[in-house]
Amino acid sequence: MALYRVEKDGRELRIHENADELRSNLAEYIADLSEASIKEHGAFVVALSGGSLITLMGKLCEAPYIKTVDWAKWHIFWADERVVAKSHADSNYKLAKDGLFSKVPVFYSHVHSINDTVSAEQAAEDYEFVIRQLVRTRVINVSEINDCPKFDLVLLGMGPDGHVASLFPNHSVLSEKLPWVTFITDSPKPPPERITFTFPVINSASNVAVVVTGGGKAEAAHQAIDDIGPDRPELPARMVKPTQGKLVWFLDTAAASKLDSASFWE
Ligand SMILES: O=C(O)[C@H](O)[C@@H](O)[C@H](O)[C@H](O)COP(=O)(O)O
Repeated sequence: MALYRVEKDGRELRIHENADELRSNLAEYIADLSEASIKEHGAFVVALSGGSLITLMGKLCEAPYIKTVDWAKWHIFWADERVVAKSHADSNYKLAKDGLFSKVPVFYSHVHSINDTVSAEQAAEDYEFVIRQLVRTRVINVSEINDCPKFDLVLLGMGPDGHVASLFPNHSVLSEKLPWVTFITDSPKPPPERITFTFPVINSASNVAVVVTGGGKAEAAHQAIDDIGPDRPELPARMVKPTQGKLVWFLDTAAASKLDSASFWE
C-alpha cells in the first residue's frame, strides 16, 4: 500500500513498500498520462532519463500496457544523454531501446536520439533544433508562461548528490535560462560529456516524476523534499518546481527513510 503526501503546491509523494510496487504504480501513472495527453492533443511527448529509471519502467512492456497504450502516438526524448555513440553501453538511448522500446510498438521516427557524431556543444544545439521543429509543427505544446516546450511528462532519476538529468550540484548550467538544451563536458558522474534539458524546460512540463530508490539517496531525498531551512544548499532535485505542472515523487521506503515522516499520510 503506497503512502501519499500531497502538499499545498501540488507536489505528490508516493512511497512504496518495494521496487515491484513502485514499478506497478509508475507504469499505471505513465499509461494514464499517455491516454490523457493523446486524448487532449493527439500525442504523448515524454522525456526520459537514464539509470535505474528504465528498469523501473519495465512493467510498461507487459500486459495490459503493451496492448492498451497507444505507443504510435508517443514522441520520445531524453532529458539528458551522454555524448557517446548510440551503440555504446553508456548511451541512454541504448539503455531505453534495449530495455523498453525494442519491446513495444513505438514509431522509431518518433524516438528522438541525439546526433552522436558531433561535439557535446553541437549535439545540444541539434537536439534543441529538433524540439523547436516539433514545437513549430505543434506536436509539442508551448508553455503559457514562457516560450518553453511543454512536455507532457519528464521522467527524472536522482543521484545521491541530488542531481537530476545532467544538472549537477554547483554547476553553472543550473542557472541557464535561455537554452532549452545545454551541454557539460565535466560530469562528475561518468561519462563526462553530456547534453541536458535546462530547468526552464523541465519546469515547463505538464508533469514531472522523480523516481528514486535505495537508501543511498535518502539524505538527498530529505534535502530535496523536506523543509530544511533557508541556509542549506539547494540541491538540483529541489529546483524541480513545475511552474504550472504537477510533480510526483516515486520513492521506495529506503529512499524515503530520512523524510520528515510527520508530514505524510496514508
Ligand atoms: O544519464 C544519467 O546519468 C541520468 O539521467 C542520471 O540523471 C540518472 O537519472 C541519475 O544519476 C540516477 O541514476 P540511478 O537511478 O541509476 O541511480
